[in-house]
Amino acid sequence: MDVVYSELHALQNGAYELIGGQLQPPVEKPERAETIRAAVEAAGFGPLLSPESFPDDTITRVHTPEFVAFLSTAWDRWVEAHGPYDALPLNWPVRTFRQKIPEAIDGLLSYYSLDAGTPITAGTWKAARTAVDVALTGARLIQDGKRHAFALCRPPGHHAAADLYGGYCFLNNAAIAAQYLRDNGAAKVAVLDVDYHHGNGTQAIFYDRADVFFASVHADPLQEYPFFLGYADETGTGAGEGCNANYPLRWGTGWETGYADALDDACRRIHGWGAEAVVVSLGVDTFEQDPISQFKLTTPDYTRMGERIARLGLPTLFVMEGGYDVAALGDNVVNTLTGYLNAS
Ligand SMILES: NCCCNCCCCCS
Ligand SMILES: [Zn+2]
Repeated sequence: MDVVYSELHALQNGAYELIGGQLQPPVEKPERAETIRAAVEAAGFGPLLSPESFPDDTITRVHTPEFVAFLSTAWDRWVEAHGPYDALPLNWPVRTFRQKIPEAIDGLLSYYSLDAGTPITAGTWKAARTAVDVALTGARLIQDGKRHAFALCRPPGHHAAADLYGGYCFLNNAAIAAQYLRDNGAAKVAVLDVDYHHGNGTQAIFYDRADVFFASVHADPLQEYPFFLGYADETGTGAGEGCNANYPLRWGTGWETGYADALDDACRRIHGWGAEAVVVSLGVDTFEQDPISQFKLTTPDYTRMGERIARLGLPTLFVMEGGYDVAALGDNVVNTLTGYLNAS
């Protein structure tokens, strides 16, 4: 299986994250991708491919031009106003407010973000833009006939919507890759999101469309971030009705206590729908020791997860999303990919 990777991910390197009322080092840190890279290389994957460069219009197939213009200029405007510190919003256009776009950088951060945990720093744009090239290079491999590929993306993308960033995500790598496959020969593409957190951004991007099926197995939004999307009754809208499937699971869920059954049903739905390719938003923050999550998957469970995904029998692009227990991160990713290959 080819692995696409760029060292430029390390340009996304926030100073702090507010967790439990305390400023702590961000859990979404460069060490994550370095650990995964070392593990896949040690497991014999590779050689690691460097990303090709893709044009910006691959991004604006999913994100609005105004959002892309904001993201690519936010740091400079922030430094002008506040100096060289992490750019973070402090309020949002919630109930009673208008959705009118402000002029000031602080207002723009507020308008385009969904949380205060996703720092824009000096290297954020370059890192996020390169992660898109990593995902699209993987998509190009699938388009060229490869049965599988792994886009080792960082920063992640599945919380980012057409004009929204947050959840450590800026540009939706998986959605951009799915759209690229749609634009280059695949009529029906599925996105299977196995990250612990609901892929609110990916769902929103494709929610009214019948050509991309979105399925997500994740922590119940009644209990878990992002809280405000990811319920089972969200089945799509308009032409997209019936092309969205959410499997919210309660805190404490393990492989045998609900996770495997949900994944099975999601795969059954994807297969029945007639997907020609599948993009897997691979978050492994479902791990029992993940520092910010509450599921109970074990390292061997990821082998089972890979095997189950392989049984779809589809060209598969794995796109890295979350997973924050760095000690087990490499093994959990390698097990997923190895389980997939063993069952392919
Ligand atoms: N209690 C920790 C708050 C976590 N907030 C953001 C989580 C984003 C996950 C991306 S996969
Ligand atoms: Zn997550």
